[in-house]
Amino acid sequence: MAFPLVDQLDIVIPTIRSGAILRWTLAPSPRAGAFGSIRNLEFLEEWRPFFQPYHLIIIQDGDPTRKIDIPAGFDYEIYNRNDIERILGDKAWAISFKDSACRCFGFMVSKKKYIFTIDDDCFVAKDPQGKPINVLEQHIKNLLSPSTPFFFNTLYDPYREGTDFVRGYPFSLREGVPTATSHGLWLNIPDYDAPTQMVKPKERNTRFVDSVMTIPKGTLYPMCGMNLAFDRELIGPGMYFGLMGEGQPIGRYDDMWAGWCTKVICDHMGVGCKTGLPYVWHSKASNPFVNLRKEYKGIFWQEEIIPFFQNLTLSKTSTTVEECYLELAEKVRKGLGHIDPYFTKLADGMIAWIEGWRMLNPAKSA
Ligand SMILES: O=c1ccn([C@@H]2O[C@H](COP(=O)(O)OP(=O)(O)O[C@H]3O[C@@H](CO)[C@H](O)[C@H]3O)[C@@H](O)[C@H]2O)c(=O)[nH]1
Ligand SMILES: [Mn+2]
Repeated sequence: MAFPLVDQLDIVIPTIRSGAILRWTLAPSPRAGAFGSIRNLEFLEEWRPFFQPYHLIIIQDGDPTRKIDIPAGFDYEIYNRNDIERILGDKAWAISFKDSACRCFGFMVSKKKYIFTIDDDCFVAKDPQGKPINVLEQHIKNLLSPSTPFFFNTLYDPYREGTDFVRGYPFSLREGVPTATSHGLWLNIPDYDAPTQMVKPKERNTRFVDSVMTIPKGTLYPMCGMNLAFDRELIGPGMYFGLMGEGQPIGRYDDMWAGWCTKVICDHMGVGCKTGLPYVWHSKASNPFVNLRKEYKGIFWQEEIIPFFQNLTLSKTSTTVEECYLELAEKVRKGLGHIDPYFTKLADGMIAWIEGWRMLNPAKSA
């Protein structure tokens, strides 16, 4: 088996699981046992054939004194809250605590060109032929092949074997543009919001769609952090997962915030975002009632946030992702601050994030 980009890609895993946690799940999954018990990072055993040669960056959320068991044979670095405070000092407050948003610290501290991030309750899915899906192989294919954000190809990814641009597709656009993000999907438990989870507790995603698409320029999308890869050099400084979790009025909008910010920046920079293959098997439904408490403000705030991003234009003088992000932070302060003081704090968090990024990535930033 090939391990493409093995020296250029880090795998970032946020985890708050420790020991065997008996988690109430809507339906026991083969991998999580009868009561959904998932031991911490035991999921790596299933990924070992695909992940072992790659370097892992584990972000240990919650109690920093907890011991995390990491299966033998993996090359990793692990950061807990004390490490984040020690490394970022007066900027550490911008990294969320008690929310999967903490994963973005791994993006900042990595030294590699590519990142793949996965949740610790996602396992190897199988394609309709029963073949285990190598998510890294597909994400890397997505990232290394161009995107087509300026004109939609109705036969999906034109760069895949056995397909092409269809009649009427402008030849001047067929070279495509570099791909910044690759957004994978999930079989079994879909990434639904709490109201949908509550209305459809038993719904499982069994539909495997063999397709990768570029999300058109000017179109936002709900980016999920569960199975996501991106090019750090093209969009890394935009991948801040916001202020979520403990002490914040909102949770479970970490990846959504990063998705909206990165999409407007990718559109401005002329690079692409893809969604579709690969699939993971998402094994655990988080508690919909807990999720509702985390999400509810986001559910009505986003009715104002989305038009804000849809109508946003970044200035021509913003020519790097960092400059775009700092301009975006000020637009957030002015354009969303009226909704809740949270957005003023979030704008400050966006600035602290870039300061932290520059501190840990001096050469690139210069
Ligand atoms: O406080 C926390 C909670 C969780 N984690 C780690 O983050 C991922 C996702 O957690 P989980 O699988 O429990 O939650 P889901 O509802 O399935 O996650 C989806 O919702 C998004 C919420 O932001 C998330 O990105 C989606 O995947 C696991 O690895 C947990 O261990 C954490 O670190 N801290
Ligand atoms: Mn999950």
